[in-house]
Amino acid sequence: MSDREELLQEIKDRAVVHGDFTLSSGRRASWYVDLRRVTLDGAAAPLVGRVMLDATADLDYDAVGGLTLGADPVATAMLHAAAARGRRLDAFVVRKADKRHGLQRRIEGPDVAGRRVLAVEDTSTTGGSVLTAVEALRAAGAEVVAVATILERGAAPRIAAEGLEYRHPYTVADLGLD
Ligand SMILES: O=P(O)(O)OC[C@H]1O[C@H](OP(=O)(O)OP(=O)(O)O)[C@H](O)[C@@H]1O
Ligand SMILES: O=C(O)c1cc(=O)[nH]c(=O)[nH]1
Repeated sequence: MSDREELLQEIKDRAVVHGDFTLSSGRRASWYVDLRRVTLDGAAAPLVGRVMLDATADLDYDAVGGLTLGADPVATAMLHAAAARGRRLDAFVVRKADKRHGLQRRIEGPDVAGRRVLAVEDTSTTGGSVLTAVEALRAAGAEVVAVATILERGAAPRIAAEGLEYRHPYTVADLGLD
């Protein structure tokens, strides 16, 4: 089985939940994909890193991250998968709000100013979260080369409207949920 097929099976087995849910945007939905159960799973996280690197292999970036919390394990999985392949890839975390003590940094990790970065998410429904990260990265002087999520749930039109390249190894159709 390929990494992509194996990760899809992990998502189906561990992350898909049926019920009545309120989403980040305030929308209601009858199913939810809790990708934290995959990105923080010791067996599945390395697959996340490899699949996301493969989905963005033709892009030129040297740092990866997004809006905390969903993006964080995606970014670190990619960092470790890249290291295993002999490639240096930094990660960063975009805070949801400014920090008012210490160094007061909105974006934690190695500096992103002047660098080509990839903005990631675990999943994207409206694109609001990942585009918040894109805005913060641009304000910090980074060049956002693309957006990448594990699962595209509906944000593609909004991301395209922003003129951003968008990579996602899976859509809801792969989960049989559309
Ligand atoms: O495309 P959107 O409409 O923004 O929705 C997707 C966002 O929702 C989830 O995070 P959530 O807002 O639940 O926050 P968390 O990562 O802090 O748990 C998910 O991890 C994405 O960040
Ligand atoms: O839109 C969201 O908030 C959302 C949807 C989903 O399936 N999974 C998730 O973590 N967030």
